[in-house]
Amino acid sequence: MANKVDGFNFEQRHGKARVRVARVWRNRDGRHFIVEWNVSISLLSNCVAAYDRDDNSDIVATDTMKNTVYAKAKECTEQLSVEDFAVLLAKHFTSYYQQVYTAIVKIVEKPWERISVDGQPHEHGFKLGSERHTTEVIVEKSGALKLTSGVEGLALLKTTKSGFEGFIRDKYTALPETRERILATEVTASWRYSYESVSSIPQKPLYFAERYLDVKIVLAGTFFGPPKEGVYSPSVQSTLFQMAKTVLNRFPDISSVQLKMPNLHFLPVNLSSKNNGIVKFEDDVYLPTDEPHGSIEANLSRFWSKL
Ligand SMILES: O=c1[nH]c(=O)c2[nH]c(=O)[nH]c2[nH]1
Repeated sequence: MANKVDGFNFEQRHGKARVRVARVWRNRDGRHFIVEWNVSISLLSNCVAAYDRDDNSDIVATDTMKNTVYAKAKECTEQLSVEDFAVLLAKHFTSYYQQVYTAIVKIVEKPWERISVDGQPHEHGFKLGSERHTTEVIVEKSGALKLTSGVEGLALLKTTKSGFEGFIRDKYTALPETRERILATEVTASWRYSYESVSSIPQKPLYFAERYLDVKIVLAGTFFGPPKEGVYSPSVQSTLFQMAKTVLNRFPDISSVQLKMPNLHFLPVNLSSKNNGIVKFEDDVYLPTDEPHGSIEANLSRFWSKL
């Protein structure tokens, strides 16, 4: 909401960034569960007087926001998804404080995974995985909701079934055409759910946690293709599009997908001295790089909601 202040348009928000919290749950059989979350809160509220009249009486202190993260984590006696926790927090801020009209909550979950020892899942032992589950939730006082989930740091690589041909060639072009190369990327994905009010989201416990795992499987499955034969990728662009399309076709409650897929080049190694070849490239020795890298991103959304 823009305000007129001293003859200017004025917009403001305040919040607490990077509040770290971990929550452990124990079940009756002695099995432990843990989540570690990094929570950022931003509140849109009527507190302009703090800016232009030195009057803090409408301010929710950011320290209070931080404490609320711990208090709400304590109140969650059953394990819940990172999305449900973000919605719960955002709902709290918009309903508890008359001044707050919109709450934006972003959370990144650290990938603690149960460890297996001697082939058996450990009751209370975890190791850190790689990619991270993210969410962003926007809740209005009315109960209107925008719910986005995502994954970041999902590193994928295949050693064949990738090429790049037919691109523009001009006096600046040195890249040879190829039908044989390594394709490597680190996917950042985010997808928007079509639930548009806090009262319409699925009540099934861990619904969004399962969805996250399913979306990751679809993304990776489309990138790689079937285990034996794989699938040919004519470009990062084409593979990205197939991945986004498969997510929308598979999950009716997802209305849009954004994918960022840097092209992490593996350069052929050809080395020779003046009078002898040292390494002749035969699709075997590469120089891996991440700088510079291609940057390819796109957003795919439905015209109409499927729900
Ligand atoms: O899949 C690719 N897409 C590009 O746009 C591109 N550009 C480039 O140099 N190599 C590649 N590979």
